[in-house]
Amino acid sequence: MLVSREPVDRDPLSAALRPPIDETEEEKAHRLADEEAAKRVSLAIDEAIKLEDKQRKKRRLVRLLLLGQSESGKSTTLRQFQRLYTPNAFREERILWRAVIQLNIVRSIHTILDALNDIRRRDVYPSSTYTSDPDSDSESENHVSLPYHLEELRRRLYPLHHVESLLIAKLVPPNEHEATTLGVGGSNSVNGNVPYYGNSYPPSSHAFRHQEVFVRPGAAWKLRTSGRPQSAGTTGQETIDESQTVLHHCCPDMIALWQDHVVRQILRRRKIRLEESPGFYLNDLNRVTSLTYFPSDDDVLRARLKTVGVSEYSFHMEAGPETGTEWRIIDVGGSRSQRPTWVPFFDDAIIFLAPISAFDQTLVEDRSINRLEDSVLLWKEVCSNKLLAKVDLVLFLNKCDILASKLKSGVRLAKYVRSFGDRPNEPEVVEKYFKSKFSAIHREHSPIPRKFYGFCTSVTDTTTTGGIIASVKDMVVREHLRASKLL
Ligand SMILES: Nc1nc2c(ncn2[C@@H]2O[C@H](COP(=O)(O)OP(=O)(O)OP(=O)(O)O)[C@@H](O)[C@H]2O)c(=O)[nH]1
Ligand SMILES: [Mg+2]
Repeated sequence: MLVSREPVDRDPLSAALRPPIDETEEEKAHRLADEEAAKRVSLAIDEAIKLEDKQRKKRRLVRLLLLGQSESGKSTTLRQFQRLYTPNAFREERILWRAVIQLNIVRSIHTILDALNDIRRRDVYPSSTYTSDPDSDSESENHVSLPYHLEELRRRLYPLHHVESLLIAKLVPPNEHEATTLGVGGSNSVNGNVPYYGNSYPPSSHAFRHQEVFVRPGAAWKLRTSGRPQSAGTTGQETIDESQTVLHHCCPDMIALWQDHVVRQILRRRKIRLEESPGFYLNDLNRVTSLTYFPSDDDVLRARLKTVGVSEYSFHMEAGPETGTEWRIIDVGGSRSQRPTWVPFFDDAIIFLAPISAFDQTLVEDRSINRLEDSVLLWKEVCSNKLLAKVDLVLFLNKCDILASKLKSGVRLAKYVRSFGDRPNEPEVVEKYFKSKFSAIHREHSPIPRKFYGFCTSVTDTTTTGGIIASVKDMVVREHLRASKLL
């Protein structure tokens, strides 16, 4: 009965799909063939949807925040990400870093020339029998005038003042004059800028402020430095500029100054360790001042340019299985005055950089604060922050290369960190010690338990950093996926 079949056919779709009652064998064969074809199309559509879904997932956004005190290596870590995952863009931009490298060189030389203002008898005659009177109120009697050959070098290196002005004009916009008058530089900072004092150097090293050039977020400084013909992979001849020409001519004098034994003595006495300072190129002067100089990957990673503000670098992976994934890496200024700018970005995975080589240094912006202590306090703050309770924290105990050379040169950690006790003053022991301390803070101060990811790094080193960054990237992606599945 028609009525009794009604409930079965209430679904209009079933009714429409039911084969006609009076279907012939030939019609049935056609229908089945059509249905088979439709099934294949449907399967293909399903596959396409799945693929698109997969690709959409692949295009997911991963946000990573870089934190740590100034000079801890945040911007360098960002450059490593760029070098590894957008190699073409990184290569294209290398030439733009030449101006920064030139400025770093000029400032290293000015740091040395500044130190020559304070020359003592024992710097010139270290093995002489003359001994100063330690009880003397004034050491003025120990001051001697600069040896002629150094006076001469200083005179011949005078054009570097002009180069410095050119470079600042190139890197810093005209209305940003504070960019060159920010902060008080350290005794071993190559970024310390010797201000212009007419034809002579300032009378006393205390009489001026060391200053560091900084850039604001965005590509403005890169645009300003890109006003010349340039292309990666060329000989570099067509990128010659005035600064490079002057540096090239001054090269022999800069080398003579850097290798001079009196200079070395003065630097040693004043504890100025240029080799361990950011932006150090004095051992590569012949190469980096050549007229055909084109910065290498390593040179770009070693360049020092301070960050002020927050810079968000967004890129799509150009290589590897994550190709297409969008990454946003947020790089912030690390000096104390910059730290309030970090807060709005407290919702991502974080790489925290602690430069453990700085255990015997103080902050550039506050000479009364030890840099290691500042890092530890900052790490504690980040670990205990409730807003960050669910955020994965990755710790980079950075500048391990400098740590190793510092320990090797005889600097003892126990002198600065009493709790280190009489453990061997070896890099591996020190690294392990710091790792356990930072790990304990993480464990004790995290509002809820979370995994500790800690690495000993030298982020300027391309060989070791590649692997570490790849593991961090995998971990961040994995956690990111896990979190989105939980949602
Ligand atoms: N030798 C060595 N130098 C490093 C290492 N990490 C960073 N540097 C250098 O230290 C300097 C400072 O690094 P940056 O990445 O500019 O530091 P930052 O944390 O961004 O500093 P701010 O922008 O002031 O917050 C640069 O010249 C780097 O090349 C390292 O592991 N070893
Ligand atoms: Mg920076």
